[in-house]
Amino acid sequence: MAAPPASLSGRDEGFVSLSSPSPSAALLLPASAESRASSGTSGSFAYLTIKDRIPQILTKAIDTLHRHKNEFFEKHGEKGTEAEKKAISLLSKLRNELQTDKPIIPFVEKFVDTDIWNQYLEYQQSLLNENDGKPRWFYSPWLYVECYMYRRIHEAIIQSPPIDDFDVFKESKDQNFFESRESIIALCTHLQEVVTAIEDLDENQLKDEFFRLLQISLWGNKCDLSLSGGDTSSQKTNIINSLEELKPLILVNDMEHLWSLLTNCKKTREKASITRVDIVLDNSGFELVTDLVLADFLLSSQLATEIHFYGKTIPWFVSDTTIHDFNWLIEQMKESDDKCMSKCGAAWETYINMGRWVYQDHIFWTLPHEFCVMSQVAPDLYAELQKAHLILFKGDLNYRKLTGDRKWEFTVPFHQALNGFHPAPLCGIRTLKAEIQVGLRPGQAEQYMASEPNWLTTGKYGVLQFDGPL
Ligand SMILES: O=P(O)(O)OC[C@H]1O[C@](O)(CO)[C@@H](O)[C@@H]1O
Ligand SMILES: [Mn+2]
Repeated sequence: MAAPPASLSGRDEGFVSLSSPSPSAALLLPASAESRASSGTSGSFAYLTIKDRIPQILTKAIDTLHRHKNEFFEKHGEKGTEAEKKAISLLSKLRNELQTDKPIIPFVEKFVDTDIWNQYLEYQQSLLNENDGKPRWFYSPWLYVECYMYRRIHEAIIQSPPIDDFDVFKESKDQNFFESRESIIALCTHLQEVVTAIEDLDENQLKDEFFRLLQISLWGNKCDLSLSGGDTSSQKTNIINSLEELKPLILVNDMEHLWSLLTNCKKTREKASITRVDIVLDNSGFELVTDLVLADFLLSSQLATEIHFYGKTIPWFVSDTTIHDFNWLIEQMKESDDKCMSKCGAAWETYINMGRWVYQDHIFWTLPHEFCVMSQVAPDLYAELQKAHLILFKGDLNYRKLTGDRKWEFTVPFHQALNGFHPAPLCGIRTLKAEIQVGLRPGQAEQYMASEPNWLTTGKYGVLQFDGPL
């Protein structure tokens, strides 16, 4: 693997801004297409995603629409049935385009990000103009093609009123939550015990607890529904009992840095001032519970005084959290017949009502752009993140966007791979599900490569990787 040339840093290049989209603005990317993971590299994980996983996800989405036929009819009459047919035909067309490697086409339906998406597609086109080629599904940077696919699913739905608010992935997300019930109960019971005894915990016990909940949030990321092609992927066992066994699988473990940062904030903070932790959420279902449990602990232990969560504006990568998933999950917790679950649900609702937990979304999270262009494409979001004392980026896709999904050397420092994206101290918390990893020790990658050829993509390994002043 070769590191991309340093001169391709995005900092001094022009980008279209979300706040002033203009088709004539210079739309440049920070890295050449060659330096990124490409869907055309036969046998690569990217190639297999486009060839196998994505058609499978599309087929499931079509099937879901079909199964809701009666519901659409009951709600909207004939119009509902017609809309279901339209959405299915648009998704079938999309699957056909992909499987026959047709050119990537622009979006037609007006939505808040349509212009910026189309400008981005034009830019991708312009990269290929020398050869008079058109960007196609199998010969493009993987990150953008995959994001494009989810945005096209959304387009098919919004083109099919009155079912234009239907989330084709909702059922699977909810199922993931229900199937993880035992594990969620164990986690909530644990949290309630900790919170009740929190005043009596000494510094070391607090630290152990913080580390435990960070690791639970890390392994919660195994439960995404995109790696499995939309198939169920829930947490069936009590994760707390497995942490010691899983510890050697954390390839980069910067938990100590997070602890020093937050304890330092706690000690030095003035009475009325705040410590804000932002969590860029990933998957709903079990993973979201692990993130909320961590967030609860951060407040209860006073390591933080305010938590901001970021979710997705549209259904994304099958299991990603939208505001509906976030509210639905808290409601389910609150209404649960398990005492500890309902206690958690009630506490979390109170945090929201008090403004100690804030949920925010922004269209930038469902654009194809890597994070190093955020300050130019979405300066308002960048400014918001700058207010945090620490930002936790959950999941594999966020890690790919943090590092630009480029073919970095495994030993390149995380700071360098962030390519100028330093809104605040941050931590990538992901299980490895894409052929990218930075910040490893010399020889570390080689060691895994020799014994496990798929070590980068199965979700078996994880990182808690920090960047910020120490
Ligand atoms: O939910 P996560 O952790 O972002 O993972 C999503 C999945 O999507 C991908 O980013 C692309 O398919 C994979 O690498 C990963 O399996
Ligand atoms: Mn996800």
